[in-house]
Amino acid sequence: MQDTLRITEVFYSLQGETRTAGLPTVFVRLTGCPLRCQYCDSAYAFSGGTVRSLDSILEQVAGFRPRYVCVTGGEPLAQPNAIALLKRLCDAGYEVSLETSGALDISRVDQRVSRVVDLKTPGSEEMHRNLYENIELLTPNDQVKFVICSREDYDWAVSKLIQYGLQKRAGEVLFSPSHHQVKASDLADWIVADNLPVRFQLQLHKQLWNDEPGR
Ligand SMILES: C[S@@+](CC[C@H](N)C(=O)[O-])C[C@H]1O[C@@H](n2cnc3c(N)ncnc32)[C@H](O)[C@@H]1O
Ligand SMILES: Nc1nc2[nH]cc(C(=O)O)c2c(=O)[nH]1
Ligand code: SF4
Ligand SMILES: [Mg+2]
Repeated sequence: MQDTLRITEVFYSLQGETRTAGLPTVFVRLTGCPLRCQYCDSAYAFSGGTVRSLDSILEQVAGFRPRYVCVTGGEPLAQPNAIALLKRLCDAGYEVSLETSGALDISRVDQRVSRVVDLKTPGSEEMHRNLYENIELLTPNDQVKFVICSREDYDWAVSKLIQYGLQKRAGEVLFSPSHHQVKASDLADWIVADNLPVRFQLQLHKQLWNDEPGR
């Protein structure tokens, strides 16, 4: 397949997560994912979608005149041409982020991209897919995220934070409650009690628009 990607949606919204939360951002959601996290809020992107040329995706993104572009999914890196899309978005001058499960090699992603690597917790039921080699590749332009489903997940995330010295490798270490699976205020209290060097985040788009696709 030549210069195409299977795409679920392209939309303009406020970034709900990560270090650019609250900033207007174009989302490019790629179709398909080899994982099945039990909490996945984007399961509608597992199948379907439309095969599109990189040119047509770039053209649609440009129409929004954005500063920030987030490539998400599904699992973007499951499609080899995601690498080319990310490079072309950087070349076009956008500030580009990539949301990835951490199960696929991030080494070929353009260095200008902020790679948001989700380390899958035990509660995701996909922890065995984590590719720990990715951790050595992280730079201060990258971000690591833990989606926490329980106190057990929190304790596991703290152990990985310490084991890998994550706050020294990545620019941000993010702790996010799995939506409605752990009380957000409990997670906030645990972080404060332990004086953790991490950033708590809530999915802003779910506060604003519940969980509508395309927002
Ligand atoms: C839908 S995934 C797509 C990108 C990639 N497959 C990944 O897992 O990072 C984007 C982010 O949403 C998070 N996420 C999915 N469902 C969630 C939920 N119910 N509550 C909180 N975060 C969730 C994922 O853990 C991931 O960090
Ligand atoms: N507004 C908004 N921000 C987001 N950040 C990450 C999203 C995702 O589904 O990956 C997302 C999303 O779906 N909507
Ligand atoms: S890796 Fe991402 S898209 Fe795939 S199931 Fe998990 S949260 Fe959903
Ligand atoms: Mg979403």
